[in-house]
Amino acid sequence: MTKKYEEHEKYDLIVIGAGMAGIAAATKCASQGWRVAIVDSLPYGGTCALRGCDPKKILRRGAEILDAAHLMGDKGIDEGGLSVNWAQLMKHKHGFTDGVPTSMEDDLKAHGVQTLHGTAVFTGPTEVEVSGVGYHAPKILIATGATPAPLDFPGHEHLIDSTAFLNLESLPPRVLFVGGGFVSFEFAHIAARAGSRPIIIDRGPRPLKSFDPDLVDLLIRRGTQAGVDVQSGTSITGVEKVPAGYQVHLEQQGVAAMIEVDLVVHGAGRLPDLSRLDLEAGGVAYGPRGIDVTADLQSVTNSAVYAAGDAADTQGMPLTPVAVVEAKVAASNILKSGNAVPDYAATPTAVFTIPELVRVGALENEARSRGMDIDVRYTDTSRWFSQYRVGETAGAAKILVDRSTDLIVGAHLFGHGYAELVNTISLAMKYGLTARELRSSPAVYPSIASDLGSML
Ligand SMILES: Cc1cc2nc3c(=O)[nH]c(=O)nc-3n(C[C@H](O)[C@H](O)[C@H](O)COP(=O)(O)OP(=O)(O)OC[C@H]3O[C@@H](n4cnc5c(N)ncnc54)[C@H](O)[C@@H]3O)c2cc1C
Ligand SMILES: NC(=O)c1ccc[n+]([C@@H]2O[C@H](COP(=O)([O-])OP(=O)(O)OC[C@H]3O[C@@H](n4cnc5c(N)ncnc54)[C@H](O)[C@@H]3O)[C@@H](O)[C@H]2O)c1
Repeated sequence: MTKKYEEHEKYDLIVIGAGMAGIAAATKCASQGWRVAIVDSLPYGGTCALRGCDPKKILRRGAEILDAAHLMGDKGIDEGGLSVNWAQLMKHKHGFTDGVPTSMEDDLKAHGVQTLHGTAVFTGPTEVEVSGVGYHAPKILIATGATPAPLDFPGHEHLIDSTAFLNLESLPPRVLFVGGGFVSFEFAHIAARAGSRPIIIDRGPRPLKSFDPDLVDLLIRRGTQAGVDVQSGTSITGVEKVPAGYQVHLEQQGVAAMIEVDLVVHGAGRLPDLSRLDLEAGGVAYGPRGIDVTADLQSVTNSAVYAAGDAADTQGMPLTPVAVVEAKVAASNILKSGNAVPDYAATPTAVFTIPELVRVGALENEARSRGMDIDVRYTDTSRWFSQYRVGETAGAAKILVDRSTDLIVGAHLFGHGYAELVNTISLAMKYGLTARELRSSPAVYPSIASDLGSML
């Protein structure tokens, strides 16, 4: 430290990024009596609460109601006249998101955390600058999250990103999503129920690559019935603005095509948000997957620096529960100079389409390639009571059980309510309950949880 810092510029820990990871770590260290400052260039709350999980799921609620009424259309429910009022649904979303920055910042202050606003830039290994003011701390946590991956086809600047989609004042009739991942599927399923005709373009042979392919096929079929068109193996060669909207130029197996739409949305992946940090000045190594960290989340080149969440190159997926687990482990290691490592086992994940697609643990091909002798318990649940009751016609479960131990090594579900059910399976996997034990555990009947025994 060559520069002389004022008292209010010196902290025990500076956290960069006030999303789920940054807030969890800052709160934990401050509650142990550390002098902590946290900084964000945007209002506090991060992607999940303001621009991701929560606003998305509020919009999905409107879409779910439309879908639910449609499924019961010939079963005593008159769906005539029912529609999504996008502007009011958006207002409902704002009713939640608008209060988040203040409540999160107030909570941090109540824990004694100094809250700063602006872009943090490293000026040395233990120094950062925010809005022209220099700060020093012997420990710095990078929790800057992720940002949409840059795209290189001509006209990519016409695309809107997920944040802009979640703030649309009105939903146009023709929407094209670039990329067949979480964002595109979830948004397209909302858009279809809200009266739009969404198209998902994915360049790979299969969309949603990290999910069970048999269940992805069922989801695509169910989505088609709801008006979601998925085109795989298709590359975008350019996007052109025209008076009536946008012309999206495509190439499918060497054949050129063009689709005209009103809106083109980026759902083609996200990358760690590191570009504004000047990591070279901090001596912090990084790559395309994020900050290079050891298993205990410490920078491999600067021992003062830790990273957690979407910004860190770890085995964990870019998901909120992973960001929080990593942040707590990083905070504990920072506090105690410890070497704890995050436990990623049995982290469940869901694509919140209607109905949802969920996964925990290994895919079938992963388990087989590890040489495991697995019993694949596949069940078509589309005619089960829980799906019949709501008029649903699609649903399936694939649970992989290790024959030698009777432990569940992976579970893949597609159907209404299964994003809740998977949490029970995750718990069983984490704490070593066998399939037999889980099957014999009573559940409220009738409930989604009571499906589990039969799935096993
Ligand atoms: C549309 C969408 C829907 C999603 N839905 C789900 C879901 O349903 N479930 C789920 O588990 N996950 C979901 N995710 C993923 C989840 O939101 C992220 O994994 C999680 O929010 C990551 O948290 P984080 O704290 O690492 O980063 P973030 O929450 O992104 O926070 C990082 C913060 O750092 C700030 N920042 C960046 N650079 C700087 C800098 N130089 N100086 C100051 N501040 C900086 C940013 O402004 C940001 O606020 C979704 C993501 C998206 C985009
Ligand atoms: N429910 C959830 O938990 C949730 C929801 C949204 C996002 N997320 C997180 O955010 C991350 C990013 O989500 P995402 O949906 O943006 O990305 P993704 O990584 O899930 O999917 C991106 C897809 O876009 C395709 N693609 C990339 N470039 C393309 C191009 N030029 N043309 C056509 N296809 C292209 C890829 O092949 C891939 O299938 C996810 O990995 C996930 O961890 C989670």
